[in-house]
Amino acid sequence: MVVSSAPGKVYLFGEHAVVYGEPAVPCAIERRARVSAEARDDDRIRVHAEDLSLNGFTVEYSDSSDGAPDVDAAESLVQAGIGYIDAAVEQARDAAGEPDAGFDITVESEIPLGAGLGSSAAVTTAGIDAGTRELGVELSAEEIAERAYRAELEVQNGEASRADTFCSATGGAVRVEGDDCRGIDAPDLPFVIGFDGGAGDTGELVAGVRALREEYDFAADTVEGIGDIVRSGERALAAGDVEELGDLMNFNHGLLEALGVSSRSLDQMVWAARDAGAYGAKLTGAGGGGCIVALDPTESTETALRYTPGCEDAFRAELDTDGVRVEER
Ligand SMILES: Nc1ncnc2c1ncn2[C@@H]1O[C@H](COP(=O)(O)OP(=O)(O)OP(=O)(O)O)[C@@H](O)[C@H]1O
Ligand SMILES: C[C@@](O)(CCO)CC(=O)[O-]
Ligand SMILES: [Mg+2]
Repeated sequence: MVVSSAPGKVYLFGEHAVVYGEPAVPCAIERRARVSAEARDDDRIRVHAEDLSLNGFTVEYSDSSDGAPDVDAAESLVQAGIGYIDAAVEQARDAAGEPDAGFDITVESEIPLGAGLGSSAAVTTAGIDAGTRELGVELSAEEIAERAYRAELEVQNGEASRADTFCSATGGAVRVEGDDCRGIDAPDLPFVIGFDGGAGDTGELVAGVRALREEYDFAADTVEGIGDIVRSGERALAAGDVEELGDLMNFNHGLLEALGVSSRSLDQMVWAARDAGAYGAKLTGAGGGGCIVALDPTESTETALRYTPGCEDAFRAELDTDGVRVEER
């Protein structure tokens, strides 16, 4: 059996626009998904994921024609739940040249699902690492990033950037622009996260932005404007200018809001953070609900968020310089 883990992430800048070739800067955070993979004697896949519903469920299925999932839940719910793990297993089988390899998989995660902290990329990345190692194949972080990207692309109906998966595979702060992915130097940033307890559907939100962009030139300009913010943000990051980073995060949130991917609770948390004296605050990830990220070296933002209606949890997040890694074998 092999257990691998991979980190979640926050977006300092650039989500959504990165899907259309603008640059983005996600940063890995010290919250991880752990996936264990144990090879089976048959070709079946058994997934145990405690976090997938209120009480967790176990599902058993195989790829053969009679392989309908043996689970007491709606088919669409099962597909939404196991889509990323399923795609990760496919990638691991492909990398090892063992298309019929069966696995017992267990997923445990500190990353809330669908909340903008990259749970899907972390689970996919860790799943590919554990699955391939269990089959005796060792991939580099870059190879895992590439395969995890293909897996996300498939599950998100052809709409994904390389940002989340590259960041989760390599750790640290990264810059992604189209196919160009690289690690960048970043100062220790005082990230504070607010979580509204909810989630957004990445695929749907990305499709919404695409529709706006196709309908209105000014929406396309808004997407390009986010790219300009990212380029300014890179300079502020290199200069270690946290105040300017905060101003640019505020601007970035405004443009994401204009593109329709914020929500009342995300806006409430963003304003609570700003009122508490944060350098800046924005939603992170696909939006629709989930998390905001603020920059504040003091306790003020975390405390204010705890008293903000609509905020369910607030916590500090440290940059994680480690990407995907083996935990046990
Ligand atoms: N602990 C987990 N166990 C099993 N599957 C998980 C787990 N965490 C995430 N997933 C998979 O990832 C999906 C959520 O991915 P989604 O892209 O919608 O959100 P996210 O990655 O958390 O946020 P974002 O992409 O905005 O950063 C879940 O529906 C599930 O398929
Ligand atoms: C919304 C998006 O930009 C980030 C989701 O975490 C989608 C993607 O990059 O694949
Ligand atoms: Mg995701």
